[in-house]
Amino acid sequence: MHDKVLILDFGSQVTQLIARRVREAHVYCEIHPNDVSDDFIRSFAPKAIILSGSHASTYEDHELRAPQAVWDLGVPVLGICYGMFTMTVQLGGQVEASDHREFGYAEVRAHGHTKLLDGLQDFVTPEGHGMLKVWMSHGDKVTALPPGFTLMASTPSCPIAGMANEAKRYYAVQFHPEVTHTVQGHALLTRFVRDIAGCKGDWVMGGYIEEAVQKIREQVGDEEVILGLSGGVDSSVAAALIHRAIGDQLTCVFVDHGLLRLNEGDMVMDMFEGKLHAKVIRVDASELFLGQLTGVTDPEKKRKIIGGLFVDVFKAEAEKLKASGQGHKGATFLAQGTIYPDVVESGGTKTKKATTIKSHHNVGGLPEQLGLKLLEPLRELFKDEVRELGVALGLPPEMVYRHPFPGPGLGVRILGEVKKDYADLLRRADAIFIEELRNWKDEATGKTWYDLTSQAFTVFLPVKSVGVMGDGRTYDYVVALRAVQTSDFMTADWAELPYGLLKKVSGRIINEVRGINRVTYDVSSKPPATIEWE
Ligand SMILES: Nc1ncnc2c1ncn2[C@@H]1O[C@H](COP(=O)(O)OP(=O)(O)OP(=O)(O)O)[C@@H](O)[C@H]1O
Ligand SMILES: O=c1[nH]c(=O)c2[nH+]cn([C@@H]3O[C@H](COP(=O)(O)O)[C@@H](O)[C@H]3O)c2[nH]1
Ligand SMILES: NC(=O)CC[C@H](N)C(=O)O
Ligand SMILES: [Mg+2]
Repeated sequence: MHDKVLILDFGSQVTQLIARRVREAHVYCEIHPNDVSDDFIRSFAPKAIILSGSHASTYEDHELRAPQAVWDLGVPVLGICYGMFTMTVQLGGQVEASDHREFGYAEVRAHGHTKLLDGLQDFVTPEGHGMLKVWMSHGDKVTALPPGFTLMASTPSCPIAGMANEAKRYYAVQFHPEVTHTVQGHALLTRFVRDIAGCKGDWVMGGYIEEAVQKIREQVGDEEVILGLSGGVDSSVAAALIHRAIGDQLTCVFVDHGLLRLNEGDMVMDMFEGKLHAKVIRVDASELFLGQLTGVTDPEKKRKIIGGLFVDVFKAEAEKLKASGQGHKGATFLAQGTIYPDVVESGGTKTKKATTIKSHHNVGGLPEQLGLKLLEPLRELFKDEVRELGVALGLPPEMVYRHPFPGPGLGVRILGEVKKDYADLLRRADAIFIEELRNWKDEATGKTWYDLTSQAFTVFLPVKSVGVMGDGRTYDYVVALRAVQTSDFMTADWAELPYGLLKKVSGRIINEVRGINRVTYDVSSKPPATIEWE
């Protein structure tokens, strides 16, 4: 049994980052809505509890509070921003709207000595005050400490920016230690979960394999499993893990929906041939997918159709297994490479139902009557943990460090109606972009631009523009290049690719791909844009 930290989500945009930072301290944690029952909290048996931020204000929203069990368990509690406010009002202090809203960078003075902030500082003022460089995002403030609390930190506009009741091991900060802009944030959260709460730091991927293998064996018994294998990071790692657990009871199904990248089908099959010893069936379903998508232009409709067809194909393959004889009983489990952010983003851990931005095909897009039991062994892991697990399982780095590729594939990178001709043009343009990213090295770091970006691809715009080529007029399609840097895919910056690289890519695409006469570069960050265009 791992020591566990419970994160109660009050609806902050960055709750997931709290979980990231705690996991980085090698402590297992889960995010749950703030209104879980007292019984749930007791049976979860956390060694510490963290209360997240929120869009709400305590004096307007009187329901949004931590359950009583949080205060009855006797475990350390850390409140962050709204978490500090609800701690304040629930324990007898006071919160008011401030006339000084703070968003962004701030310098906080650490007062006195608390176990949480002891020795943590970014610089010292001439007067000898230890200071922290932090990120703030609030319009309310604590105006009276609850009984038993002492002041831990302050800024000129926010005199109570941190407070503690060390006897009870309650701590709270106004700033956000979970965002990387708070320089000592990682150290602070590590201090809280490891030193103050005494969690062991036993959450390491090498050791996790045995535990996961055991769990899969118990869950599956002697039944059969088919796994949707995409060649992407998550499903490849899931396949390696499940294969280690149940060997030949696993059959992988790789679906070619006609919306894969250039030569991807062959590459994926080659990659798995020697490396993964599991059986892989390749299904050519391109006519089925492209046929069903004819005439459909709405992005959400496209996603739902693709999600539904994936399941149809998986079910058909599960049946075929039985028909094949060869000792197969037919699969009763469908395994997928679903990871924790897929679950969080689909609203699975949120207090209130989050707005659907897009339906990810493997979570929101699954039909109610699946007819197969789900096996998702990576459901609790973040992407970088999945990568670490892949390395520990012996998968090759080129597989583990690939850019992610969405299940709907080029289906969401061809805007509007999907046509085979468009997909063919896009495949060729995209292959040039990726090839050049792999070739182009950054002198300062010695890394290629493929490794310096988190995800890069080309988008097909079904509009035509005029050009001139070899003294003749062209009237052809436009593509957009997209390259982003991100650690969690929740927020992302567009990559500042070298002009020379962009020039080479655009020159090659226009010269080599007849039918495209214009290349643009997408300079939008997420938010307010998203990474994919649909
Ligand atoms: N072409 C495909 N054939 C079979 N299954 C697929 C295919 N594309 C996606 N899937 C299934 O959908 C799941 C979610 O896709 P997703 O792209 O999030 O993960 P991935 O492809 O495994 O990894 P990555 O995020 O690195 O692309 C996959 O783990 C896999 O189970
Ligand atoms: O497997 C997937 N099925 C989907 O339906 C899907 N939609 C987006 N993505 C990937 O998710 C990350 C964030 O994308 P967005 O900023 O476009 O939402 C990016 O990495 C996207 O490529 C998907 N992956
Ligand atoms: N980030 C937060 O938790 C903000 C809390 C509260 N909504 C405020 O504006 O002060
Ligand atoms: Mg993928």
